[in-house]
Amino acid sequence: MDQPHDYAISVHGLVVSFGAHLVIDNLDLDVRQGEILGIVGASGGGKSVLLRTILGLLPKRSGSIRVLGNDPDAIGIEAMRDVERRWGVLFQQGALFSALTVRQNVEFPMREYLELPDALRTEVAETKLRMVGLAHEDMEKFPAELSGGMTKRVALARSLALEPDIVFLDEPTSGLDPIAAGEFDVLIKTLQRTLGLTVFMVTHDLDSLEAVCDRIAALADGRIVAVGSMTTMLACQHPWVKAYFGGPRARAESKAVAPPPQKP
Ligand SMILES: Nc1ncnc2c1ncn2[C@@H]1O[C@H](COP(=O)(O)OP(=O)(O)OP(=O)(O)O)[C@@H](O)[C@H]1O
Repeated sequence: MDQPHDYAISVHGLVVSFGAHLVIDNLDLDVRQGEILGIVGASGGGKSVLLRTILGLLPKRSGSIRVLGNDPDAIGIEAMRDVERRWGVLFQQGALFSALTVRQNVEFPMREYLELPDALRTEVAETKLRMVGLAHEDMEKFPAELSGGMTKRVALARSLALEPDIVFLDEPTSGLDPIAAGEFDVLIKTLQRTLGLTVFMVTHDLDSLEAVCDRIAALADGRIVAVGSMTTMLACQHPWVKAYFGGPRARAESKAVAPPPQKP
């Protein structure tokens, strides 16, 4: 059985609303240290709101959130800054600074949180960019000059800039073609294993869920209605989970990967 200290993130009884619009309704979720947890849910169902609330970017109405054993409500602003240094975020659109080069984008969090000599900061940024597969000649480009896949890689490098314990990924493969998405999945898995990261990944991508995630959590009706392996999802009787994992796209995917029938 999991112990509380095994969790990188613990969310209990979380309620988030915008005026009368209740988006998260008494949600419980524990993310284990060192796992890749995929969050799925309907469009507009509250996945990004959940992620942003955990990050402290949106206020909660009630409930508790602990990140790396810390309760943001209980510790001061300074202590919270130390916790923030231990996570990295890849936002849905990459959210790179358009006026900064690729290298400067990765250096940005280091400038904000670390006091490093310029040459060392540049070296660390270039190392992170090489880790995600960026070529040296791309490091002085501006975000507008990058492809979608490159933008995601740079955003991933920036999320790793402070050598975090947790990485939050909001739809990391959206907008990528299946080959680029597959390569990005492999990159996430490799980095997670190499760096021992906990990954909280919001995704619609069934391939990513299958290929990358240790566990999946399904968000419906403002709550987590199922958590576990793909097998758990396929056995879940919640109507949304059934429709999502048993729908035509999911069935087409499972046929595509199924071995050919044996000849009698
Ligand atoms: N800042 C905000 N102010 C008011 N409403 C918001 C705000 N942010 C999100 N919402 C609402 O909360 C709901 C959940 O949005 P959210 O972006 O979390 O959905 P999602 O599950 O991430 O969707 P998608 O898969 O389409 O990205 C939506 O109805 C959205 O309009």
